[in-house]
Amino acid sequence: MFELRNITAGYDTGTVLRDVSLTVPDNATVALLGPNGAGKTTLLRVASGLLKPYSGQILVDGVDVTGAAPHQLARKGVIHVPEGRGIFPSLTVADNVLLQSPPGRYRQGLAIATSTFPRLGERARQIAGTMSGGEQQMLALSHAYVGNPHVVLLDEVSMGLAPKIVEEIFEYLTDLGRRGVAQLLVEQYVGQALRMADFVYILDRGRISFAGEPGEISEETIMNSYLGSLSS
Ligand SMILES: Nc1ncnc2c1ncn2[C@@H]1O[C@H](COP(=O)(O)OP(=O)(O)OP(=O)(O)O)[C@@H](O)[C@H]1O
Repeated sequence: MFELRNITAGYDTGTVLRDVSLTVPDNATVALLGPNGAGKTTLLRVASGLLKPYSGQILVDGVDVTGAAPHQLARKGVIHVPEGRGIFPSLTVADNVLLQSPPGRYRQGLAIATSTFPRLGERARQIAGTMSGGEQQMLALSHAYVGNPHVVLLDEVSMGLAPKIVEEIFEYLTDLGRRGVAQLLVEQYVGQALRMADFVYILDRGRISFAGEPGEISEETIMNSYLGSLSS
């Protein structure tokens, strides 16, 4: 289980998150939704150790890991897929997988990457930066699952991709969820996120305004809450 407890955090410019608590149970997919600027990316940055919170705690299976560096959290299985594509564009697909695989597990890493996204197998020798945006995102996502993650933090992985590719990527994430990989998903496609998620949190101006199951809230209510938040 992955937990954020009473997190308050921000930047030199001011506090962004106020007393935010959120739990990602084992085997669960949790959607974190909210209007632009609510603090979703900031919350993922705190969760992955990139940004130290002013107060509050981060716990992995009940162990306090607050203050741990990103690579230390990654070693504990907290894997962050940041906005944009986290790949090495000048290297081949195969070399990208090699760099991201745990020591001695390259073959297994390549097998996982190519069995989940056969297109990556076909393109193993291609320079990653010359692939389409969707294929690059598949490569970025495959990295996240190569090393047996405890929880994967996904920041708008559908951003800027064609609807057909977004569908493919959601199918992949749904499948990983079914296989028991815990996921914390920040998404602009509210309907897709609700269909996939076991639990939903809505962040509004740095505070949790809703926490519950997808059946307890409709896409329409969420979209209206975004409009209300942005206009007030
Ligand atoms: N590095 C930074 N330095 C200063 N302020 C920042 C920084 N990153 C984000 N902010 C501010 O923190 C607030 C929350 O931003 P954040 O990116 O976390 O929101 P978000 O919910 O992910 O938004 P979006 O959906 O638009 O990506 C915004 O007011 C933003 O301007």
